[in-house]
Amino acid sequence: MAGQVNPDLAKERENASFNTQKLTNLLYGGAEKVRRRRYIESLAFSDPAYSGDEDPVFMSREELYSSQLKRALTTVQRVKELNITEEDLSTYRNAALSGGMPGLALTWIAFIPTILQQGTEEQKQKWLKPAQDLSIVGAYAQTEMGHGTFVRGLETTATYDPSTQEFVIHSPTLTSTKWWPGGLGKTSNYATVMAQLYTQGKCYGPHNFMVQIRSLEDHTPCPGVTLGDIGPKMEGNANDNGFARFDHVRIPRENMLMKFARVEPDGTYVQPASSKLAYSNMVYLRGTFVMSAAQALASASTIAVRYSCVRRQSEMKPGEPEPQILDYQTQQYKLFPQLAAAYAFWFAARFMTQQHASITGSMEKGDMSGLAELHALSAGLKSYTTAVMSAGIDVCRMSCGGHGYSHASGLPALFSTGTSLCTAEGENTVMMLQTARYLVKCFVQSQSGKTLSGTVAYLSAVQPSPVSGERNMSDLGTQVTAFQHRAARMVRHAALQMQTEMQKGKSREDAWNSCSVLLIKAAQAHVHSFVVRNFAETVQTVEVEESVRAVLTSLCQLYSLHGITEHAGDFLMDGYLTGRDIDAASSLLSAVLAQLRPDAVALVDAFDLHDKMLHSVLGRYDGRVYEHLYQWAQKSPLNKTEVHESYYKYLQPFLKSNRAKL
Ligand SMILES: CCCCCCCC/C=C\CCCCCCCCCCCCC/C=C/C(=O)SCCNC(=O)CCNC(=O)[C@H](O)C(C)(C)COP(=O)(O)OP(=O)(O)OC[C@H]1O[C@@H](n2cnc3c(N)ncnc32)[C@H](O)[C@@H]1OP(=O)(O)O
Ligand SMILES: Cc1cc2nc3c(=O)[nH]c(=O)nc-3n(C[C@H](O)[C@H](O)[C@H](O)COP(=O)(O)OP(=O)(O)OC[C@H]3O[C@@H](n4cnc5c(N)ncnc54)[C@H](O)[C@@H]3O)c2cc1C
Repeated sequence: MAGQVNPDLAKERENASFNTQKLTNLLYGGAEKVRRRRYIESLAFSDPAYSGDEDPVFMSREELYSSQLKRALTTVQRVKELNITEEDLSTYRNAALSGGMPGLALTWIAFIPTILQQGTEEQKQKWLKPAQDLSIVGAYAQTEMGHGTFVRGLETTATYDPSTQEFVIHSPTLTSTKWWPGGLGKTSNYATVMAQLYTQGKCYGPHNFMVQIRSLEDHTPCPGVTLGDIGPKMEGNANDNGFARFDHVRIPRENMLMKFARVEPDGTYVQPASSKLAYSNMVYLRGTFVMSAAQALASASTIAVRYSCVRRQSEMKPGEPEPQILDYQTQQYKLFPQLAAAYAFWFAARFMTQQHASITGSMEKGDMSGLAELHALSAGLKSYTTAVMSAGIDVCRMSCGGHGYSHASGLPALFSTGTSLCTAEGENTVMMLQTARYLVKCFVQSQSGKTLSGTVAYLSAVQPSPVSGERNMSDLGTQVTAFQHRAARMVRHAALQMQTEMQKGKSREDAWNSCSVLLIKAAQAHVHSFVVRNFAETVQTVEVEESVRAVLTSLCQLYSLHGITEHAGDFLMDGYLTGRDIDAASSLLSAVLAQLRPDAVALVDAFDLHDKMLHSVLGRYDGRVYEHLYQWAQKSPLNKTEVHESYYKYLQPFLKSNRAKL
């Protein structure tokens, strides 16, 4: 039997209506890219330097920190030896480090991008190569104990001293202690520190400064710097998220990252084109979270769908064999929307990447007109996709019954890692309110006759009045228009409600707060509508075999119909959709669930996620769940001895004394 695939899973694969490989090629941008990705991953998976460690869930925090640090350093060495190119870097690193993100990774994820986004050409010359070669290791130190969301409220100061041409970095209070930055506690020797810039007696708001925090000789904290780890977290414990305090630490003037704003040697402040350019690295990182959300949901769907085809339980019809649990409609209703959302987010992430490149390209040439839209889109998409992903992973976990709750399933770790993305890089509610702010502005502009463009164009094009008549609820165009109508109505309603509150005498700020639940819902509806439209356009326009287009069309229908039925009230509110339309959408949804059932395994296989990335006994490609579940449990440290030492220490004396009383 060894090496054979579970027969139920094998049958699922034989019966798929489309060629899985063709869909994989579409997801990754072509057959050559898929081949290359697999090859690069195989270099890491076959490397003995990365194997042999215990399963991370059985390790202590210190073991985990050391083991992932060691792996991360091995990747640096291998990248050189194997001539891994820039294009293949993240594939290689993700494969080698899939067991947990080390603190060192923040150099790649946040420190280098900040130098790239915020540094002048000279500063890039000075800092980039050492960071890329890991001669220096860096953190992105922005958040403080007292303030994460409200960047303008940060308390760390950078005061310019023209007499020495230095900035003095200082933490004036306990709450100004930098708190949370990844890799800051133990790993990094440099950090980009966000601090309030003071020069010539005036505060100019938060700016980024390059600060050395540890000695390059012996790694002890630099004079005036206090550092440490903030302690274990829900997940991500290979990472030393840390704290830092600065006591009048002096750095040269040239260490302020000066691509946008500058301080001249005499202390004169030179304004940037927009004060928000200091936040450009956050916009970039938020954009990357959209693909992380897609990948995390793809991973969870892969695990749960494969397991649901291996797992047999109960009786559907008396006397018949136990069915695969995926044959229960309720199981399909739990899992297929997560699968569909993973595809929808994958395509949305692709759009986000293109938008980011295009708008930052224009900004490089001095055109700042796209900045607000880029911020609103990246904040909204980050918030929406990570929230759906986090909830969706938990649905997948519960859909796996008891075994889903075990670390063997990989789902608890995936959930606790994935859910951190709802908070990191801008808390989700706060981010969605940023999108709402942009939408209200756009609404006001459209009311005064301006034609809107880009992702908000529909706000001026869609009529808020109800439309009557029969609808074909399976038509993607009909679904997209319904989503746009819903969003436009909700944006209008929230904006008008705000105006009413202000007319009643409330200040703009109070009116905003008292409408913020409406505003959040409107912004969510806007992002949801964008994701549906982008999915539908991708499915309709992409060059691909018809069998692949057919299954993607069903998936897109499922995504829309699920959204419409789950949020039926929003669509019914002004009579845009009728009760009959919602009934039709529910019936169609049931039909699409049944239609997708035979393709479910092929659809998750198409994500092409290797077992070594999934870390899941339940989601194994070969479906040999039960024997591996048994083997996995043997590794539990509690099983190292037949009788555990605490028996001798506690249980034995306790039982003995109790027995004596008998
Ligand atoms: C190698 C790893 C291997 C992993 C294995 C992979 C396997 C794959 C399989 C599965 C995948 C699993 C998924 C897991 C992935 C794991 C990855 C984990 C990575 C974790 C890394 C974490 C790193 C985290 C870093 C951080 O968190 S850094 C800190 C971030 N902090 C924030 O984001 C703060 C948020 N706050 C703000 O941005 C602002 O303060 C604000 C809330 C936006 C308000 O700003 P403020 O200045 O107060 O402005 P306002 O007055 O409100 O507005 C004025 C005006 O400006 C506009 N504005 C605001 N911001 C921007 C902007 N950025 N750009 C443009 N405009 C902006 C605002 O809208 C206003 O506009 P108007 O006046 O016109 O209305
Ligand atoms: C895993 C992880 C990694 C991180 N890595 C880094 C890092 O590398 N570098 C770094 O600098 N930081 C990092 N952070 C910190 C992170 O960026 C912040 O935690 C995040 O921005 C949220 O800020 P906060 O903690 O201040 O939340 P808070 O703002 O205190 O949020 C608490 C509650 O208040 C609400 N709230 C706050 N403001 C408003 C508002 N204006 N309107 C309505 N509601 C509001 C929020 O919605 C939330 O419900 C990391 C955090 C995590 C969890």
